[in-house]
Formats: sequence, structure tokens, C-alpha cells
Amino acid sequence: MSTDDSRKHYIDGEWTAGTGDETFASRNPATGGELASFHRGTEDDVDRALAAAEDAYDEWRSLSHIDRAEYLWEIYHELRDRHEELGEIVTKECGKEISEGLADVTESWHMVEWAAGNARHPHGDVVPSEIASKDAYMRRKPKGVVGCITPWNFPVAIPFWHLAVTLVEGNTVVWKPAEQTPWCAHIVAEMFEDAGIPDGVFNLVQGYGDAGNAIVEDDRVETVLFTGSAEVGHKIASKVGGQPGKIAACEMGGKNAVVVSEQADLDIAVHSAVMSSFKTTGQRCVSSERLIVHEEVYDEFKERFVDVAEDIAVGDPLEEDTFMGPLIEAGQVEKFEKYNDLARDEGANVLVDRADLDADEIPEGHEEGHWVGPFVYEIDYDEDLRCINEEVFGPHVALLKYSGDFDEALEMHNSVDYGLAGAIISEDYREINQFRDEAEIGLAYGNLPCIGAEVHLPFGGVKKSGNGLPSGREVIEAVTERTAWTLNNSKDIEMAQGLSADIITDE
Ligand SMILES: NC(=O)c1ccc[n+]([C@@H]2O[C@H](COP(=O)([O-])OP(=O)(O)OC[C@H]3O[C@@H](n4cnc5c(N)ncnc54)[C@H](O)[C@@H]3O)[C@@H](O)[C@H]2O)c1
Repeated sequence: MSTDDSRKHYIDGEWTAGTGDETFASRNPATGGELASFHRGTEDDVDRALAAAEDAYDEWRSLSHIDRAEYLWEIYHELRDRHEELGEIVTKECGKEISEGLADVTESWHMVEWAAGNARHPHGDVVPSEIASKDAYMRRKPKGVVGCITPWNFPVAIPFWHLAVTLVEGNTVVWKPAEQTPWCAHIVAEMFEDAGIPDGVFNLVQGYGDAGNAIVEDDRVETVLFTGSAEVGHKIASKVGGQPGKIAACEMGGKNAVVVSEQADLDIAVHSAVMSSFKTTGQRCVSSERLIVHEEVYDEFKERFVDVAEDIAVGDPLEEDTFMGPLIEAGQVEKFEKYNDLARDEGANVLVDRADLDADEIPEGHEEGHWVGPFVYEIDYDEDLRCINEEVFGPHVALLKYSGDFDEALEMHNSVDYGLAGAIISEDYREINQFRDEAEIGLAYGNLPCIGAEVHLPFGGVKKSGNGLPSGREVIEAVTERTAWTLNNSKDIEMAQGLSADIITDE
């Protein structure tokens, strides 16, 4: 595609090719084919977008929450009207099977509904004062210009986690989506344009990490909302940490686990483990790469889990009978293979190796796609093994046996540096409650897979996985600042704590 045909950035209410002369392609991971071409954003493009966002801020913040939310309601309807079209683009661009592509869009309008609906809810606290004649309350103000940097694996839903709340709260935005999913981002920007959002309030700069970095380093950005890998997130957090008054809310990866206790219902255990490990081809931040199973049920669980892994339907993600689509790109296939080799080197007993799929397992016409199947192994637990500590982001699954009491399972569960998601499968409520209280994670599930989010629930990790901010209510904290406001209704000045308000002079 020539540069002229390439899709553009959306800056200050206009589609623009920007200042650079490079373009990049969005590719279908199932076929390897090019879907569309995009202009690659430069530091100058980010500079222009930030200037536009700064200029638009005063007018945007002067609108009421409810008026700002009206623009989001327009987008809500567009997301619903274009559900199938956009869901299919999600699937084409990131390879998730079609029900996941559609769910990505559904989650987006749920977030818009939450944020825009919230505009009519009480928004702050009325607080009693020690002095009867004073009114005291807490009021929120927008921060200013917010930078959003998002990953490829939820190319519509995660951006809306960031964008919807940020805009309703009165901030303006510069968004840098993932380089793998620019087409989804382009459609989202079309929706903002169609909704008539004022120029400069919402800006999209397409491109790579250098454009993201330009957002992070710029003094005009008050808050950075980042979702992506720990490697990039920690870099961003440390850069922002050096800039007074600025914050970075970072949600990152995990090395999540499903714990199957000796009290588990094994139907639920196998079902939950398969969903947790293989949905989205293991490419969710919450995907489980560790299954910690009690010795009493280990053999039966292993046999049943392995049976499913051997047969799980890998195929064209646009087909409804597919469970697992491809990995996102060739680099991710290499990483998956590298970790499979590492597991072998570290002593794994390999139970299922479909990493290199047979030719007849690859859908016709999709030979250039990034196809892999499950890689499942058992390994003697040692907390220092890299294969059970580092995020692979693929269907790479370790079975770990525990033989003692539930404390041992928890110790194994908590031994990783990450702390995002986990599940306990047990019929014993004491174990379930202990997991809820002692598992070092932000998202805990009982008798369920450890995947799945709802926009009105908190979503975020602890430890190396994040600072627990980006989701509904928590984003409000990140993109606003609070003023504790106290108003005197009397003609006299009276102070709290009995502090004297008398002015004493020598006269
Ligand atoms: N915790 C969560 O909520 C959550 C959700 C989804 C994905 N993830 C994590 O995201 C990762 C997969 O997504 P990915 O591959 O797109 O992640 P990534 O970290 O490679 O990229 C995320 C975004 O950061 C940008 N970026 C890269 N380098 C940058 C830099 N130096 N400065 C600023 N921006 C930069 C990228 O261009 C992209 O837009 C996995 O680790 C997954 O666990 C976490």
C-alpha cells in the first residue's frame, strides 16, 4: 500500500498523516496477510496531539459531567450498532476466536455505560464538620492531559477502560494503541469523530513504543494510564516517578495459577483449568500457566486435562467451532518455543507437545499464520525455576504437585513475583476463604477459571503485576485530584479542635 492509502492519526479533530514518512502494516495473525497500512507516529506527532489536548482542556473541563457523558452515549450506540463489524476486526487483527472478538466490543460498551451512567451519580463526599456552621465536602477535579498506552490483546475493551472514565471526568486524552492492532484503534477514533467530540479532546497517535515513550516523557501529561507488559510498565513507572506530581497507573502481566485442592470437584477443576490456560491461546494477562494440584487428585486431574489439551480445537478464529486461534506474531511463537525448551532444560516431563502443529491441523489457506497448540508438562516444584516464574503469554502450562496441607499450595502459589489472578477449586469453604485472604493477587476466583472481568469490579494486580488502578472506580482516582472544600456559613470564624480564632494584638 502506498503512503497515501495508509490510514491516519486523529489529532485535533482531523485525520492527518503526521510528520513521519514511515508506515506500518496491521497483519492478520491467522493468515500472516496484511489487513491495512497505517502512518507511524513520531515524537512530533505526539507533540502536536499533546498541544491540541492541552488547548482543548479548559473548554472541555468547563462542561458538566452530564454534558461530557452525552458524547460517550453516542459512542455507546455506535459500539452496539457496529458490534459485529468491529468484533470481526478484533478477531482478524488479534486472532482471538470470534466469541472473544465480539465480547471485546461488548465489554467496551459496558465500560462506556458505566462511565457515562456514573455522571448522574453522586460524585464526592459530604463530610460532617466539627463546626456546625461549616459545610465540608470533597470535590473532584480533572487532572488535565492524560496519556493512554494500551496493549494488543483487548484492542477495544482496554482502551475504553482508560478513555471512557478519563473523558467523562473532564480530562483530555492522547492515546497510543498497540502497533499490532491499529485498525481497531482507527474504528474507535471514527466513533469519536462521529460522536462530534470537540477538537483536541480525544487524539489518536498510531505507532510503536517510541511514540508511547514521547507521551510518558512529556511534562504536559499529568497521568499515564498504561496496560501492557511488566517490562515496559516498570520502565514507564520509573520514568514517571522522577516527574513530580505526575502518576503512572500501570497494569501488567502475571504468572497466574489455578489451585486444585484434594477437596476439588474435578469436573469444575478441569473445565476451569482449560479455560484459564487455553482461552485466547493463553494470551490474557490473567491466563494460567501454572496448575497446582494436590497429590490425592493429581493423576486423575492430569489425565483429564491432558486429554482435553491433546484434542482442543485450534483453528480459524472466525469459525465458531474454534477454541484456540493463533499467537499474535512470529516473535511470540519464538518466545513460546524458547520457554518450552527452557522447561525441558529445567527438567520438565512433557505431557502434551502440540507446539509445532501438523500441517493437517492448520486451516487451509492459513499456512502463514502463527499457529501453535498446547504445551503441557509436569515438573518437580522448585521456586527458582524460570519456566514457572516468568510470563510466557501462550498455551505453555506447568502441572505442579503438592502433597501437604493447603498452606503448601498457597506457598507455591505466592512464590512468584507477579500477583495478578488466581483460582481455587475446592468444595471446602475454609480453603476457599483462606485463598481469598492469603493469595497475593488482585483478582481471585473460587470454583471458576481465573479469567474474566466485569467493568464494575476492580481489575488490577499487586506485586510486579501493577498498582491496582486501571478499572472503573480506580481510574477515577488516577485521573482526578480531590479538593477537601470547607465553606463557612456564619459571619464569624470558628476553628476546629478548639483552636482560638481570636486575633490578639498589643494595642
Ligand atoms: N493487567 C492487565 O490488565 C493486562 C491486560 C492485558 C494485557 N496485559 C499484559 O500486556 C502484555 C501483552 O501486551 P503487549 O504485548 O501489547 O504489551 P507491551 O508492553 O509490549 O506493549 C503495550 C503498549 O506499550 C507500548 N510501548 C512499548 N514500549 C514502550 C515504551 N518504552 N514507552 C511507552 N510505551 C511503550 C506499546 O507500543 C503498546 O502500545 C502481557 O504482558 C499481558 O500480561 C496486562
